[in-house]
Amino acid sequence: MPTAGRPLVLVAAVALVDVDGRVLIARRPMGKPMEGLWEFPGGKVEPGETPEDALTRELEEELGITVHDSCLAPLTFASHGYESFHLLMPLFVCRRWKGDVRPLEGQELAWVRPLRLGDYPMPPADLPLVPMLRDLL
Ligand SMILES: Nc1nc2c([nH]c(=O)n2[C@@H]2O[C@H](COP(=O)(O)OP(=O)(O)OP(=O)(O)O)[C@@H](O)[C@H]2O)c(=O)[nH]1
Repeated sequence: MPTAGRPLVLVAAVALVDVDGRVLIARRPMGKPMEGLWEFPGGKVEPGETPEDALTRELEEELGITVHDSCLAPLTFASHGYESFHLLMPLFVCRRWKGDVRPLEGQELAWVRPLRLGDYPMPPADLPLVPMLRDLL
């Protein structure tokens, strides 16, 4: 699908990995596009922000944790054409943060072994990331 006419949207996302090697995913709330699908924490990069700034902000807002840039390592990315926009989503990995992960926006959370990520329905952009995470984590 050509990008013509559709904005390129930059979203920063992260694979938070706990001491047991499990990855955090969050369920999109009902009533939003792609409701009920599981995705990596993160969100849109706002003007003037770096992807790392955006992630730090989103992780505070959504999960109540503090992450430092030095603990965000680039892992891979997704590039996917949705109907109304083209998504470019760098995926970072993070194994160290401050605070306890809490679902501050009422979202359902799951800590999942990379081998089991395929059991959780995800947005189409995320599907190529699943085998990559299995190999890279
Ligand atoms: N955070 C996150 N977003 C993803 C993933 N995969 C994926 O397609 N997206 C899409 O990237 C966009 C994320 O931006 P967002 O979180 O700020 O947007 P939203 O639709 O939840 O809220 P908003 O538009 O009301 O702010 C959404 O369109 C979301 O569906 C993923 O793994 N993590």
